[in-house]
Amino acid sequence: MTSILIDGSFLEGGGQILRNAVSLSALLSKPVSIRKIRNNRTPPGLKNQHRTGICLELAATIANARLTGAKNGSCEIDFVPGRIGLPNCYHADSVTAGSITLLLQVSLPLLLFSPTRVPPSTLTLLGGTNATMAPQADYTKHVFFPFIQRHFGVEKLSLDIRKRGYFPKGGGEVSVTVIPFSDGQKLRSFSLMEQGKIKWITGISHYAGLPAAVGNGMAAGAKRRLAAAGFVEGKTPGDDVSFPAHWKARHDTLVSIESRREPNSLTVGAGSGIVLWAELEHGGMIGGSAVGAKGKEPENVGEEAAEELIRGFEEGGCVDEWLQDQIIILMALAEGTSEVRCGSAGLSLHTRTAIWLAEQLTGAKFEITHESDGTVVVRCDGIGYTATSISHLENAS
Ligand SMILES: Nc1ncnc2c1ncn2[C@@H]1O[C@H](COP(=O)(O)OP(=O)(O)OP(=O)(O)O)[C@@H](O)[C@H]1O
Repeated sequence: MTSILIDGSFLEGGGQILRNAVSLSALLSKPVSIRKIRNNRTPPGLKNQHRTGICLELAATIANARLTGAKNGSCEIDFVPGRIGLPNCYHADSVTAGSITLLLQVSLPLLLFSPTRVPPSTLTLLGGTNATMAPQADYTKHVFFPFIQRHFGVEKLSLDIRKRGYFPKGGGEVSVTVIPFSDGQKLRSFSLMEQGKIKWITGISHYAGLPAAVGNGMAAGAKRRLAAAGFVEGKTPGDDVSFPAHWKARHDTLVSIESRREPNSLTVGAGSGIVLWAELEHGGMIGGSAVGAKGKEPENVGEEAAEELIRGFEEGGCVDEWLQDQIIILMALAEGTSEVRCGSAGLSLHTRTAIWLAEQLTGAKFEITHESDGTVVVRCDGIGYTATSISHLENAS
């Protein structure tokens, strides 16, 4: 079968193109040749995090694929998928503090469509659990997983952070359990157009090898910023709080943020971070997060996370800027028309890249509508992928 040529430098031009291309290639049994990988980055080509981080090898293992070119610095890879294997125990190590959740992005869609349902697949991933420029593991667990369970009908999915791994040492460990779809089952489409009120805001302020003041400081900074926007810890704003009247209706929200110290025995290096998430009235989810760093005041780290969450909400969307790009691949695979309202900041470059790639590989059609209130609606006619679609195709040919 001829390979589909993918320009790895298009639009966002980063690791995300590789992850999505390899996932879709494996699911659809379409070989891909990716060229100009990370062409606009310095240095260009695969870096260690990408070689294992994008988990080309893991995807190749799960999909019994032939993978060539996956070396550090390489600007070209070829991926010729075989059949996705039976549920199994898989293992991958990003070697550095490279993000574990990016390892998961490429493999999760494959494991969801393993050919049998029992036993579940388990994935043990080593590396960074709370890195910058990637979902913190808590975000994947508390925002991405619940979202795809609720809206795409993914049933059993769990993520256990066994050890936290912070930059630069890494050493974190996450275990993910996936029960694949049963034979012929498809991802559901969904409609998420109304933002509604925030039902609650929850968060984890996590730290290891640092004083308790760090965890408490991040939580305090986040609560302070949230309170200034009308989200008050443990109670609803009453008459004593002078918010505009329409805010009272919108902001009757409980805030609860836990400060959690990781035991020394479970962490390799010191580090900290905070992840907040809000569940919206009609099933939307908005997250906000930040990672601690030397010289950064913990309170400011907490405020940064709260700021991101508030901004995400105020922009009027039902998903934050990160969920936006992470759900595109699933919208393309789902059966029927999915639609989701995104915030007034518009679609991120990652989202537009994911759409471009999904259209090329799956044939799903996306439509972007700019609404008069500034929000942007993404609609997709998904292909209704099933694990059996491919074997039917193969049998027919
Ligand atoms: N703060 C955040 N919270 C949740 N998700 C995030 C956050 N920051 C980034 N992400 C997600 O992480 C992914 C990052 O993809 P990207 O291709 O930029 O990573 P990469 O493989 O490290 O790429 P690069 O080649 O640019 O180094 C995206 O899916 C994005 O939604």
